[in-house]
Amino acid sequence: MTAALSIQSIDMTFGEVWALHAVDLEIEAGEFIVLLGPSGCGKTTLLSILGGFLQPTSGKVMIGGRDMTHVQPKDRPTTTMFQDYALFPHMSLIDNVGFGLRMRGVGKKARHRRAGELLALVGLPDAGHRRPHELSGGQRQRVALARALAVDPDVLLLDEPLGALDLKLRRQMQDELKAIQRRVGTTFIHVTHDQEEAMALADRIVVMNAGRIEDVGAPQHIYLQPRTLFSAAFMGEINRIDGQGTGEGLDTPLGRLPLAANGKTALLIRPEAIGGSGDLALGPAKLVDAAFFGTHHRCHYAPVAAPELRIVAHLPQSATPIEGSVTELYADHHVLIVEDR
Ligand SMILES: Nc1ncnc2c1ncn2[C@@H]1O[C@H](COP(=O)(O)OP(=O)(O)OP(=O)(O)O)[C@@H](O)[C@H]1O
Repeated sequence: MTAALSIQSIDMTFGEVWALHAVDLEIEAGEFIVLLGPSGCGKTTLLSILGGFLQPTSGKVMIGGRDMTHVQPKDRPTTTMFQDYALFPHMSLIDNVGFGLRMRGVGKKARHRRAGELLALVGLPDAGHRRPHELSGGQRQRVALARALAVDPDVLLLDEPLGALDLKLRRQMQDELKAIQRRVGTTFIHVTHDQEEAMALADRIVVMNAGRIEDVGAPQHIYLQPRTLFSAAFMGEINRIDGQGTGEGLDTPLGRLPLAANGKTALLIRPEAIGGSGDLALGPAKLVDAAFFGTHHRCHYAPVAAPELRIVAHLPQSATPIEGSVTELYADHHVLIVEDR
């Protein structure tokens, strides 16, 4: 199967600034891809290159098997939905959604029919006659999505489209966005710096840092088997215990752990993987503090062997952590990352 989109060795420089370094990525038709990373990592630059708004310094963008690197945005099978999804204030929603079709010479009747279908798809079936100022932020956002989908792009590029919404609405819109993507089957490439949003939406997450791709995979894969320290830390809270691998074990502040490692190695353990049982014994530790978070207790432990260290653990709701008590800690899942490789 031809990849819907193939990004090949893209470099992008702005004067002295390297915004992208050797970016390679293959995307299948119908995938929901999320580009995730901190501010300035190059997400928007990459999206702009895919949409044709920027030309890469070097490298190629293939869409549907054709080299589109130097093709104008309007001649690409892509549509971009920006964060400030400016709707036309003087136009009805039907005309807003049908705008791209009008530009393509589609007649009024067909345009209205398609715009009506898309407004229904985004949950605004009877709102066609209304104006953008009569809508809430979330509703305007849905209209912008309907407008972007109206021209039936092969690939929809979304640049932080939920960034302006408050947290609760944002979570609700994430669910809707994912459901709509599943229904239309269009390839979505969505930019965010919010790891929870990435997990809520993505078939595959692309973790970016300083212009490079650090990791690519399903949310579960990146969370449980991160490829780099950056990827591990960006995808949520994690304990990091630095050690020196001897071939037979890993020497850490907790003592020698029976882990096969060589050289400078980081042992990474998610907070929920720590508890009173597991494959890897971490030794005794004193509970320094605990707070109840509804779904779990968030606890800090000071290992007896290294009391200056803190290990964060999420214990199940049913646990009764007692501050000051000493318990044997175990990990039932961990990742080893060899540094400076
Ligand atoms: N037109 C430009 N001229 C000069 N430097 C630029 C330009 N556009 C982007 N950059 C630089 O390229 C790097 C990547 O920027 P980009 O906007 O792609 O990051 P981002 O990950 O989208 O960040 P944010 O989440 O803040 O939007 C940054 O260092 C930025 O300052």
